[in-house]
Amino acid sequence: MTKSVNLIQNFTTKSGKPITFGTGTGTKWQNLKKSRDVPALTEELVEALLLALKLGYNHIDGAEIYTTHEEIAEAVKRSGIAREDLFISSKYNPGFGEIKSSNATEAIDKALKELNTEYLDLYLIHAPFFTPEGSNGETVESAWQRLIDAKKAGKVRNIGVSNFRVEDLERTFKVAGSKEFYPKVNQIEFHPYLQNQSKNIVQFAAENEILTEAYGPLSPLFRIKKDDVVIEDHPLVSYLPELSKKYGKTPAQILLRYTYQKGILPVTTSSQEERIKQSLEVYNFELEQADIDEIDRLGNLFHFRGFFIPLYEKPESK
Ligand SMILES: NC(=O)C1=CN([C@@H]2O[C@H](COP(=O)(O)OP(=O)(O)OC[C@H]3O[C@@H](n4cnc5c(N)ncnc54)[C@H](OP(=O)(O)O)[C@@H]3O)[C@@H](O)[C@H]2O)C=CC1
Ligand SMILES: O=C1Nc2ccccc2C1=O
Repeated sequence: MTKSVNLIQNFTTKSGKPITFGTGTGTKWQNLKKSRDVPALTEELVEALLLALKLGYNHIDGAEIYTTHEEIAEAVKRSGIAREDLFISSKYNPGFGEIKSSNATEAIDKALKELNTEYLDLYLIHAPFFTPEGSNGETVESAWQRLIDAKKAGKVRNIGVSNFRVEDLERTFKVAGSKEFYPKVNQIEFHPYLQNQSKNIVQFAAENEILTEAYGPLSPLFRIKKDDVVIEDHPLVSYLPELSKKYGKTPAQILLRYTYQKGILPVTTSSQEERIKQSLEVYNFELEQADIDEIDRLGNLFHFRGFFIPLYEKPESK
């Protein structure tokens, strides 16, 4: 397998178990919490997380903006799984939407409290889009220094970023000084219709031993819209079912395996038991390289971006 698959294997729980794909809490936040005013515990999310943990997920993706730390803590408690057998990740909000903390140190301390844990397994800067109004004077540089300090203090086992472009990563490298304190992860939107969220980002990350995590990996199955209108006909519509038949796997499993074989770790979400189970049953088969190449080729015939559209759809970011 490729060099970058080994990067996935570098990540373990504190007890040394390999990490599974991530189960996200952002999708639920968007669908449930965001539409409500009450910041109370969302039982539906606790149940979905508990199900994912029971079915074998050990890696949970949270974020300050999702306001889902309490639900994660509750699901972990109810699961009875030892903390050191889990891999819990969260993110600092650099200033989009409502600001929750005045800086990343405060955000990490708050996350630890809300998650009822002494350490986080992974902590990310959610995006490089700091603004003077939104970010309380913080910058990529100051936030990255705060993450390094949190790692040195033992509050966080691994540090990384999300939605970063090459030039943003280079800014963290300057602060880090040595490779030891480079980001270990860049979580980006990734699927066949967006094989590089920004120019050359996937290859650059691999060259610098930064694990790329994919959010939205299943987008081609359900998310393809233009101006809010669902597009029924796009290049993978008939090819994914074809591969599904060939390998005896669902189209979602084909997409997750495609991502994984590229050395990219999927962060996915489902509230349906069968789908959660299936999303974990992707280690026992391998896509032929020719099929991966064909997904790449068909994917490149169509462009779709589901997140941060205005910030990336500038000619120089493509
Ligand atoms: N860093 C960032 O800026 C961002 C991070 N994220 C993180 O990534 C996580 C995952 O992102 P998301 O885009 O939801 O990931 P996916 O691409 O995995 O999409 C998940 C959605 O797909 C549906 N789904 C799951 N299985 C199938 C299937 N077999 N067939 C068809 N549809 C299916 C689910 O619905 P159902 O429940 O009905 O199965 C769910 O709504 C988020 O929760 C969040 O934690 C997301 C966006 C931005
Ligand atoms: O999960 C997420 N959904 C989002 C929508 C807009 C911006 C960020 C996010 C997430 O991180």
